[in-house]
Amino acid sequence: ASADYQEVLQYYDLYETIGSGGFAKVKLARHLLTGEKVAIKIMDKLALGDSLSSIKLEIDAMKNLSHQHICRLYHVIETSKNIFLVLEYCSGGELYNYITSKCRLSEERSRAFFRQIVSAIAYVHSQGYAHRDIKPENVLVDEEHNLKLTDFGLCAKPKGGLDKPLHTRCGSPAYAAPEVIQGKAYIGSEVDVWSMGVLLYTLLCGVHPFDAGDNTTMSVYRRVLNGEYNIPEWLSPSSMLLLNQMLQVDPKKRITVKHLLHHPWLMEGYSRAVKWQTDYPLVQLDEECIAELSVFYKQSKETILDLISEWKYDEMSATYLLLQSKKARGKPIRLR
Ligand SMILES: CN(C)C[C@H]1CC[C@H](N2C(=O)N(C)Cc3cnc4ccc(-c5cc(Cl)c(O)c(Cl)c5)nc4c32)CC1
Repeated sequence: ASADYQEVLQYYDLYETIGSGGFAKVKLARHLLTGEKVAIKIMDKLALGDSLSSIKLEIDAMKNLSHQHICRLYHVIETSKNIFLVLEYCSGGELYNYITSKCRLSEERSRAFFRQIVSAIAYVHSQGYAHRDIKPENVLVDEEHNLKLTDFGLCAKPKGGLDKPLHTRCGSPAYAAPEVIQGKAYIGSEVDVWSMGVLLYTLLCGVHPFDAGDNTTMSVYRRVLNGEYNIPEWLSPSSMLLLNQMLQVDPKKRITVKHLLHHPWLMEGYSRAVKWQTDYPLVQLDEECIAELSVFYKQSKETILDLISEWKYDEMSATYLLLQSKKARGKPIRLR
């Protein structure tokens, strides 16, 4: 395996395994040039088998999605045996574990987190994608308590645009919308709203709305299809109302992401609607970072700008993105 790690070890120090998911393991690592921590998802191509094509879809989706609340892809290294995805490090791990460790979150904390989820999903939809697998296991917490959406393995970019019906039954049953469970044609953006409703319930109540106790799949399905979930008596009326608007069994009665952006519940204590546009456009590049790269690589700024703009997700892309991330966190953008 060491021969296979030769390329990644040129650019990163690899440390312990920090988690595993499916046919991948995730290692903590450090980018040598910037000193920044990263997470490297290592997938065994043999074990992936025919899922290799869906991994390629995930990678393409992540390459096109650059947003402050989406786990950033920095670098893709493919060898004969493995695919290495170099990703934004999120010290807090999965939101799921964060919620369970605190039992449940206050309405204020839930609101701060939920605004970030709505921001990420509104951005994903604006790029013509539907996530289709929104759940607390796929949301990470970084060291500044910001959320980062991950796992675009199931996201779809319907050919004719986001309002074209999809048919693939995917995602996790407990989070899947009624119309997906029933195998009906569904609209990606509408099923994402349902899953966000399930996530909001989990933030506020600490448990999943539909798999109370006897969580046999059939009993979960029945409750999902009837939109049956219990409301704890301590839940505020405004939280109840929002959950009711998101967990509407009929997708045409379900609230839209557009309306969530300025919904009264999301606005409580905030003066501005949820900002969904990206802080990290792939087109306008950061002058200071370009200048630093130009000095370091002894190339003209134009050459560096052209190289970055190709977005090959190679060492150059990674170094630019990690410098940009350092700058966003107020750290000096120096290369070693
Ligand atoms: C069970 N799960 C579905 C996977 C689990 C794997 C470890 C991970 N993690 C942890 O569990 N920490 C405790 C630390 C940690 C730190 N930074 C991370 C940065 C990115 C990712 C990541 C993982 C996977 Cl499988 C991805 O596809 C993507 Cl796009 C990103 N995981 C990270 C991660 C959380 C998720």
